[in-house]
Order: sequence, then structure tokens, then C-alpha cells
Amino acid sequence: MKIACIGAGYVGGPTMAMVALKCPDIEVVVVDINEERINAWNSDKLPIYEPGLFEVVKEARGRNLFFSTDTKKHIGEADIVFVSVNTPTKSTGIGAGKAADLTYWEGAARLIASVSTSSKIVVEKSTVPVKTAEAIGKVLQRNCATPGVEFEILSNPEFLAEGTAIEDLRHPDRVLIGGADTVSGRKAIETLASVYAHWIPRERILTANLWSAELAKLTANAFLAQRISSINAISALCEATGADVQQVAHAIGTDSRIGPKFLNASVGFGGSCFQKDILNLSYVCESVGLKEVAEYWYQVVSMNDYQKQRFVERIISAMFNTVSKKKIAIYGFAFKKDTGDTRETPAIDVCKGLIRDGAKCSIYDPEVTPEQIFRDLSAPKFEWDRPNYSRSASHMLENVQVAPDATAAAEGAHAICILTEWDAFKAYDYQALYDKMHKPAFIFDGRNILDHAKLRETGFIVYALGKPLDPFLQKNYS
Ligand SMILES: NC(=O)C1=CN([C@@H]2O[C@H](COP(=O)(O)OP(=O)(O)OC[C@H]3O[C@@H](n4cnc5c(N)ncnc54)[C@H](O)[C@@H]3O)[C@@H](O)[C@H]2O)C=CC1
Ligand SMILES: O=C(O)[C@H]1O[C@H](OP(=O)(O)OP(=O)(O)OC[C@H]2O[C@@H](n3ccc(=O)[nH]c3=O)[C@H](O)[C@@H]2O)[C@H](O)[C@@H](O)[C@@H]1O
Repeated sequence: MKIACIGAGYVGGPTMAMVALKCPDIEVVVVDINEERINAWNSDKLPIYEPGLFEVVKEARGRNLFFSTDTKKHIGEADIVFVSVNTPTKSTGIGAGKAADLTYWEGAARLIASVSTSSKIVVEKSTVPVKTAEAIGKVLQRNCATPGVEFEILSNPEFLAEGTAIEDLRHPDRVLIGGADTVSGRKAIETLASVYAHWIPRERILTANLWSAELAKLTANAFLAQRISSINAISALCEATGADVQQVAHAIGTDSRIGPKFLNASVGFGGSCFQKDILNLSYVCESVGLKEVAEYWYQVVSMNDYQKQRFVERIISAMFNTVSKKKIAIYGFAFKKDTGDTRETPAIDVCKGLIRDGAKCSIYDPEVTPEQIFRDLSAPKFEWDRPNYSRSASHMLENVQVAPDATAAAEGAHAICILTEWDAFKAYDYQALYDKMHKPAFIFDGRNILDHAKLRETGFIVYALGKPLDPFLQKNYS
């Protein structure tokens, strides 16, 4: 059997590396139009950082795992073609700002049809709107020049989280495979299930109808993001009432029906998918006339925007209602720890909000490159996924510097903001940092990872998200 995967990104790379590792009898080729990315996958400096990924790639690469730009050859030879191309939010046209942009998906489907001389199983690995398989089926059938070639489309959404991708792929809670309830559909499902069964217990390989599988992915992300926006909404009420959001989260999370995970209040959720998939879900609801349902899910994104804005306003109001010409150290730019991915990171909106108020942001992140930070802060919303977007917001950059380390960022700063929960941030010598800062020196902990009592003893004015407000903040500027 030969497997090809279109898209060598955060999903295509790791998922196919794990398939190849666990199925030495199957040839796995990952293809991409981005030559730079493919070259990186073939080097010792992989294009994405994930704990454990390098070891997996090293073991299978060259044995039965390959990365290539020769898309036509490998797709033409494959029995199963995974499609894990990006499906960003549309930035123009009908549904702009909500609908999924399926340009890349349609391009991949046309490519598959154009090179297919034998029947294939086409697997939706990308997150797509419900009923996409129907549209893609038409593209495949009507663009295939070879008579008799049949395409069976399956939905096999990916549930890995970045930073834990390898663990999530090695021991997933479940694998979900959706297909048509026909003889050929059930056969295709069984073929794909047999691949995963090389390392995943059969009872964890779920099967469903095609639309259920497509919708389950959007629903999973919506439910996960909704938990975060719910606890973030409560964090605002905690600050207004003297409650402690971590105590509240613990108290509700011990109810087995709620569970303890995904209840960490934060400056907001980021990542390339939560906002994108909820906007897409909301749009799908709108397009079938379910306005109230669309509005219900849209509130998850709206609350996330509110949380980021509330954090910015808290900083400005705490610092005497102006941050103009003040240096603010930003610790963490990635959307979560243990990844270099900055897509939709809350740090973008927080830094833009501070800069709009005249602040100078000195940004330090252990994994994110200066180039990436400058790109993100000059990209228009939703354009981050397009390689040649216009840098309309580049004026932002005059007040941005990227610091080589945390000490340089804190030098002469009025405040430190914790935006990503990197473990390294917990171990710093905050007395030494305090000594280098303007007074009064503030710390705004958007992830609640620091020892706030100790910081107050050092002399910092501390704002901890969702915690009882520091007297300084309560008295003058709550
Ligand atoms: N990033 C994540 O943690 C997860 C993402 N997903 C979904 O997986 C999909 C992919 O996401 P990522 O891997 O993060 O995207 P990505 O942007 O990192 O990778 C997509 C890759 O597809 C390539 N590509 C696009 N069109 C192509 C074509 N016609 N031929 C060949 N290559 C093409 C691009 O060059 C890019 O390298 C999205 O639908 C996303 O929602 C699902 C679960 C987790
Ligand atoms: O479809 C996708 O792309 C993926 O999106 C998320 O994974 P990911 O975005 O990589 O990372 P998460 O761990 O979900 O974190 C998302 C954001 O929520 C934030 N978060 C997470 C958990 C929490 O309790 N509080 C919180 O603020 C994180 O800091 C991060 O900014 C889902 O967890 C995956 O299951 C899904 O496959």
C-alpha cells in the first residue's frame, strides 16, 4: 500500500510521520507546494517544533517515510491520499471573516483528479465545513480523465493539539473515520481503519457517517473553546467580586460531569483553529437559516475578543490611564507553550492594543523568531495564512523590539506581561528583574503561572487574571 499526504504542515508532517513509524510495511510520502518546507522536513531542522517529533521522523524518514515536492508522481501512485492543506477563514468575498476558504482544498482535489489513473481513497484530514465531501466528490469525478476511476471520500479529522502532537498521535482518545453508508464506503472505512489499527486499539477507532465526522470536528473545537471563554467570562466576575478563578475552576472541575481540563483562565485562546472553526461553524449555521444557533456559537469568539481587550484596558488603567512612551516587556508570543506557532496568538491583539496607546513593546519568546513576530504584528486580520499579504499595519513596528532574553526585555521597562505559559518564565529571578525596571513596577500575569505573593513582597504591583485585585489596582483604577 502507498499513502500520499498533500500538505506538510503542523498536521500533515507529524500525522504521517506517526503512520510511517507504526506501519513500516506502508510507503508514506508527504508532498507540498512549499519547497522550503519540504527541504526543512528533509533536514535536521524540521519546519515545526514539537517535543518528540524529530526522533519519530529520524526513525522512519528514508525507510518508508518521504517528503517531496513531486506532488503529481506520488499522488498518482497512491492508494490513499490524505489532504491536510490549510483551510483559513476567508478574508474577502461572500462569507468573509467567517466562512472557510477552500481554495487550497479545491486545488488539491483538482490535482488528485488530474493525476489519477486508478481508484483512490481520498481522506479529508483538514478541518472542513460540513458537506465539503459532497462538493469535493464532484470536483474529483468531473476532472478525472481516466474512465472507470472511482474516488471514495472519507472524513478523518485530526484532534492533535500543538505542543503535545506526538503524544496525541501515539495515544489518541479516539480516531474518527466517516464515510458513505455504501458497500464501497464501508470498505474504504475498513481499509483506513486497518492502517490505524497498527497501533490504536480497535475500540478507539470510531466510525460514523460522513457528515457526522465532518461536523464532529467543528463541534469538538467549539466545545473546547467554549469552556475557555466560559471560564474567562467568570474570571472577569471574579475580579469584580474578590473571588479566585482558579479556586472556582477547581471547585467546578471536581464535578465529574464538568471535569478539570480546559478550565485555565487566560488572556484568551489562540491557535490557528479555534477561532477559525467556530466562525466556520457559525457560518454553516447561518447558511442553513439557523441564526440563533449561529449567534450562540459566535459568542465564544466574541468573549475571546473581549478577554484580550479587557486585559489591555486593565494594563492601561493600572498604569495611570496611559502607557504612552512606556516600555512594556512581553514575555511569550507563541499561542501556547512548547510550540513556536503564533497563529492567532492573543499576543498579537494585546501588543497591538498597547502600541495603539503609545506603548513600546519589548517582546521575548524562547521559540518564536523576530521575523515571525514582525510579520504577525504587521499582517492584517485573517491574512496571516497568505504568504504575500499586504503589510498594511507595518507602522506598528516602530514601537516593537524583539529582545534576545527576558532580562533585556525588562531593562528599563515599566511592566512585564506574561502572555504565554512557558515553564522558563516561572524560574526567573524577579528580584533582579525588578531592580532593572522603572518604579512602580507592574506585572500582568495573563496565565497565572507566577508566585504573586512573592512578587508583591519584591515590590511589584501584581495583576493576576481572575484573582482578587491588588489594593493598588482596586483603589485607584479598577
Ligand atoms: N494545526 C493544528 O494543530 C491542527 C490543524 N488542523 C487542521 O488541519 C489543516 C491543516 O492545518 P495545518 O497543518 O496547521 O496547516 P499548515 O498551513 O501548517 O499546512 C498546510 C500545508 O498545505 C500546503 N498546501 C496547501 N495547498 C496545497 C496544494 N494544493 N498542494 C500541496 N500542498 C498544499 C501548504 O503549503 C502548507 O504547507 C487545517 O484544516 C486545520 O484546521 C486540525 C487539527 C490540528
Ligand atoms: O483543530 C485544531 O487545530 C486543534 O485545536 C486545539 O489544539 P491547539 O489549538 O493546538 O492547542 P490547545 O491546547 O487547544 O490550546 C488552544 C488555545 O487555548 C488556550 N487554552 C487552552 C486551555 C485552557 O484551559 N485555557 C486556555 O487559554 C491555549 O493557551 C491556546 O492559546 C484542540 O485542542 C485540538 O484538539 C485540535 O485538534
